Formats: sequence, structure tokens, C-alpha cells
Amino acid sequence: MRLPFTKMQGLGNDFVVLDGVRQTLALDRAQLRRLGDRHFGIGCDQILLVEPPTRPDADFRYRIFNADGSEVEQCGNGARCFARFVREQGLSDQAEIRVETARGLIVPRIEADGQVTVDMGLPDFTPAALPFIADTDLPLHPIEAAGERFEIGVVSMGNPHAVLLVDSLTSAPVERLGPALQAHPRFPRQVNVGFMQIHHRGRIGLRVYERGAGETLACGTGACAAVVSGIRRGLLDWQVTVETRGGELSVRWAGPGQPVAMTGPAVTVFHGVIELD
Ligand SMILES: N[C@@H](CCC[C@H](N)C(=O)O)C(=O)O
Repeated sequence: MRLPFTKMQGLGNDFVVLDGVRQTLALDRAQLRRLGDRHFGIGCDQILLVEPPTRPDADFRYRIFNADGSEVEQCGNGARCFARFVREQGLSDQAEIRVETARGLIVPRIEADGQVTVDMGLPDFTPAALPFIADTDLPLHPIEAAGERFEIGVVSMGNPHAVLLVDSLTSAPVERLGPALQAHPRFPRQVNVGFMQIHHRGRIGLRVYERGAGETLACGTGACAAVVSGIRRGLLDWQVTVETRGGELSVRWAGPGQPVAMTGPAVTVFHGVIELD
């Protein structure tokens, strides 16, 4: 099969985006892994599949697969790239698009300056939402991994996140604690692990070890999770700039009952065709 694709990136978190509106696509896990493979395929952190909606209040359905072929619920940087993709491909001329994901509707909007703002919906701090096996109702959960004991915040942004506060991102044990926490038995569906350094109440640095992809240059839902977890602990203001290894994002959250808003770039890198068995 010859499969046309678009390569996109949001803050260096990179995507293979496929048009499932003008063609019907049913890819198996091996084919998805091949697309994501940086040596034997195209290479990306996630594969995004744009499809017609299955519910009447949505304009499109958008499915997300990690590079290891697993399907996931949500992707923040991907949502911004999705919005740019449907605009550039002539699939929609609306500035605001209603998108069906595995965890409900999200609403990306292309701004006049080309940045994309996404209403990412409500954060959920209930451990069962991730799921996470908790032994306390407090905002911070003690946990042991890789022979160390520390505290994490847990939050679902549709997909599961654990957030750790660190003194320095340069020396943060991302490679050691990331995999240990990601596959920790207290996260039965695994978790994305964020390492957050607070610079001041309006600016943080963040590195994320992602489920199904390893450390990425940026994670949009990870940025939302880190900011809401910091606000909930009284450490951050309602509007925060998030520095990632791939650039900056703005995240806003007015508190419980309010959706999280995220603004950042979305860039088309190239178009191509891959031979896929
Ligand atoms: N890079 C993403 C998140 C992609 C999914 C994640 N790895 C998971 O398994 O939940 C983002 O920008 O949010």
C-alpha cells in the first residue's frame, strides 16, 4: 500500500498525520509501529488519524497512537497540529473546530498570529480517573520507585499524568525515574511522567517521559497536568508559561470546574508517501 502522510510538529513533539476523511484507513499495530519507527519507517512520537465524526456535535474525530502502536485518549500538541492539518488540507475553513477524541470533545481554535489555542476540557484529580491506586485523598501521593521514596501529584487530562517537583531539570532523574514510574504497578494503564521545576509563580520548566514514546521534546497534556497540579498546590498563578526542551507553551486554568486552555505553535514539516506492507 502507498500511504500519503503529513509530518508535523508542535514544540518538537512530532507527528505523522493521516487523512482518514478522504480515504478509509484500518492500520494494524505493526503498521502503526512502522510509521513511528525512526529507522525503518518515517519516525514520530505519535501518529494522528483524522476521521469523520461519529457524534452529531463534532466536526471531526481524531485518534491518537503512540509510536509503540498503542491507542491513547488525548494529545495536546497533537490537537494543535490536527487543527492546522484540517485547515491546510482544505477539510475545514472554520477557525474553531469541535473534535471528538477518545475522552470527549476538545475545541482547538487557530489564532490570527497562527498559534493554536485548545480548550482541553476539565482536569480530573480523582485517582480512579487515571487510574492510580492511591492510599490517601491528599493532593500529594507518597510512592516508591527505583529504590527511592518521593511524592507525586496525579491528574487525568483525558490521559494519565504523574507530576514530580524537582530543583533542577538539568539534573532531574528523567531516564531513571521516568520508566520506573511509567510502568509502576500503581498505574494499571501506565502513566506519563512530568518533571517540573518552578522558576516563579508564572513560569515553569518541564520534561516529560511519555507513555509509549519515551522522553519527548514537549508534551501538551503534560504541560496542562503540571500547571493544574501546581495551581492546586498553591504554587502557581492561574496563567503559566511552560518552558519545554522544544519551546514555550502558555497554559491557563481558573480553578475547579473550569476547563484548561493551552496556546502554542503547530508546524507542517513535509508531506510524503510511504510504502507500507
Ligand atoms: N505528546 C502528547 C501526549 C501523547 C499521549 C501520551 N504519550 C499518552 O500515552 O497518554 C501531548 O502533547 O499531550
